[in-house]
Amino acid sequence: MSDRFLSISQVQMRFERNGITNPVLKDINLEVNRGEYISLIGHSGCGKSTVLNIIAGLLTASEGVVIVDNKEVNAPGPDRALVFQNHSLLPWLTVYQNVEIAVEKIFKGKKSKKEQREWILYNLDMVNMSHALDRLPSEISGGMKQRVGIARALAMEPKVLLLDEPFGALDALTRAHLQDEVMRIQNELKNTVVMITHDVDEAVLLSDRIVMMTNGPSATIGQILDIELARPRDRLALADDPTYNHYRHEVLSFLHEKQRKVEAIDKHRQTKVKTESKVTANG
Ligand SMILES: Nc1ncnc2c1ncn2[C@@H]1O[C@H](COP(=O)(O)OP(=O)(O)OP(=O)(O)O)[C@@H](O)[C@H]1O
Repeated sequence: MSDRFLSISQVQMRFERNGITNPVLKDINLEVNRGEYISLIGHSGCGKSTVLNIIAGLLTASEGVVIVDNKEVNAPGPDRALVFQNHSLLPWLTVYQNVEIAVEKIFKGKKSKKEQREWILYNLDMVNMSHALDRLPSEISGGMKQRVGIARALAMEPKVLLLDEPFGALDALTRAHLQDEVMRIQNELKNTVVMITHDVDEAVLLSDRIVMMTNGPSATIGQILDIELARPRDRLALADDPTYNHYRHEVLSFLHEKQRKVEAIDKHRQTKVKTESKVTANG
């Protein structure tokens, strides 16, 4: 039985600047079940972060509603934790303290000091950071910082985990390690996740569904692909799996067909403008 947990209904987003309206999103409708892992993929600038920021409550949609666990979203809240590409740790606090600051805020009066400490350690252990509790962000690598950011988000026990290109700034090996860790944690905790990515392999490997967005302006959901690969998933075994490669191909062809269309339209426009300006210059 489906268990709709996050619902995005008829969301439109327009930005106004200097009297000019930029229609970014149109008719975004999406139902996410509890425990589902959703990836949002689409060309740069189509509006993926805008969708995520609306779910986070950092932006208010021009029209439409977002509902999380039967409550309408109209402000940021700890039930929706956001992890960005560029880890946002406080540089003057240690690894432990960076998680502690979130845990104290959320569990004040609900967990004892001892329970809070155990919870912080549990979450840092989950991302394999127990060995670096007393280090400052400047003393650890980019991948480690991202792990701490993920631990901090998980420690908040959010209803929805929002990941904005969480592995985008990492080298390929670190990215693969962290993806595997996130898959392991997801298998264990069954979080509801919405993740933005530009990486087709990452989307197929991690997701239950891939939501593909059309190009903007007025971007919308063009196609949704169900990824029916058994879990736990093994990246090496999947590399030769025909079903995996079929999904990969589906996403790539969606992105490339759209891209080709845009290039063709752009070329047509450029040629038209050039011809028109020639006519004007000559005439
Ligand atoms: N606060 C804002 N004010 C005005 N325009 C904005 C604002 N935020 C985003 N935009 C515009 O909305 C459009 C979509 O931006 P958004 O960052 O959501 O795209 P994206 O798909 O996440 O891009 P990328 O993949 O490059 O990160 C862009 O044209 C951007 O300039």
